[in-house]
Amino acid sequence: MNAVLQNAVEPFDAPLQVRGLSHRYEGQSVLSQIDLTLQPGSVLGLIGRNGAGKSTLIRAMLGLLQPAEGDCQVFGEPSLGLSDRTKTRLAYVPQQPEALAWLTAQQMLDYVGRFYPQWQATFARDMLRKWDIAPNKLLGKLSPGERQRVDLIRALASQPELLVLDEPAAALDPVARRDLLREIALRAGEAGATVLFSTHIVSDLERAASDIAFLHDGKVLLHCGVDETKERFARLWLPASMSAAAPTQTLGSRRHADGSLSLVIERDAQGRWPQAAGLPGARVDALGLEDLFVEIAG
Ligand SMILES: Nc1ncnc2c1ncn2[C@@H]1O[C@H](COP(=O)(O)OP(=O)(O)OP(=O)(O)O)[C@@H](O)[C@H]1O
Repeated sequence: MNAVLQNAVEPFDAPLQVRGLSHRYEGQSVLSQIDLTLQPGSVLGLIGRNGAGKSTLIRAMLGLLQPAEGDCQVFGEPSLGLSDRTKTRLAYVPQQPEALAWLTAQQMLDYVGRFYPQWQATFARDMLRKWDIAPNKLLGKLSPGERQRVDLIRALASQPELLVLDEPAAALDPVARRDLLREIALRAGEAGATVLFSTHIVSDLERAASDIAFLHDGKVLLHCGVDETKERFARLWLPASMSAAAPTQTLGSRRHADGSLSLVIERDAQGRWPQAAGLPGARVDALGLEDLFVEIAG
């Protein structure tokens, strides 16, 4: 077979893939039957409220937690048994990095760098200076924001093919946040890296993500392109007298004090809104990402 054609039809191993993932803590369901695949080169923003299960999902996807049910893979390997080769292709920054607290920032970076064939020592040094972190200070004595910055530098300097960041902006000031989002976009755009980051800051999604996955009530309620959301979703308002005409399948609905209804509606496969949107007296409003989040999770 022609080599080019063979490449074109060969199935690729998704950087991250989960099927039927469910998890419980102390009998309480946190994630329920989640299916999610990251396309190579995409930047997926995982958004959800506090406690929605974002960290749990990320940890299960990377094999750092054994889920109650489901199958998780990184570059086609079961997450719970990743080979050393696959581990060097990915970098993960947890929400609160704590490891190696007895080393200085520079010692940690030098130590970790030895495990990565493509380690960028100069980038790491430059970023420490740019982000005002004393290379000789013990990690255990850094503020949470400084500690998180060092871990982000560690992750970026390894030039991973898959970069997973759990609320990377949580402890960062606006300048460091902007630097980080720029780095993420650069890594994905120029180096073709795949990125997953969790957040509840909608503007970060708009700046850096190509795709969005919305985690709510233990489920991924929607997963699509960031640019697509404005076209695909809208808010339908129905006066109280028409509330019986409301579509039954919606992503979120709110009844107001006057009995009127606001619902999140979605276009069908043919691009049409539900029938109720065309009724006289109904109103369809565009929804920005922030409004969509509030309407669904509020
Ligand atoms: N080890 C644990 N034992 C018991 N419950 C847990 C444990 N870890 C997390 N939980 C609970 O599971 C739920 C999801 O937690 P998780 O940290 O995954 O959410 P999150 O979306 O990352 O939250 P946040 O945005 O606040 O960081 C929360 O209700 C949390 O209290």
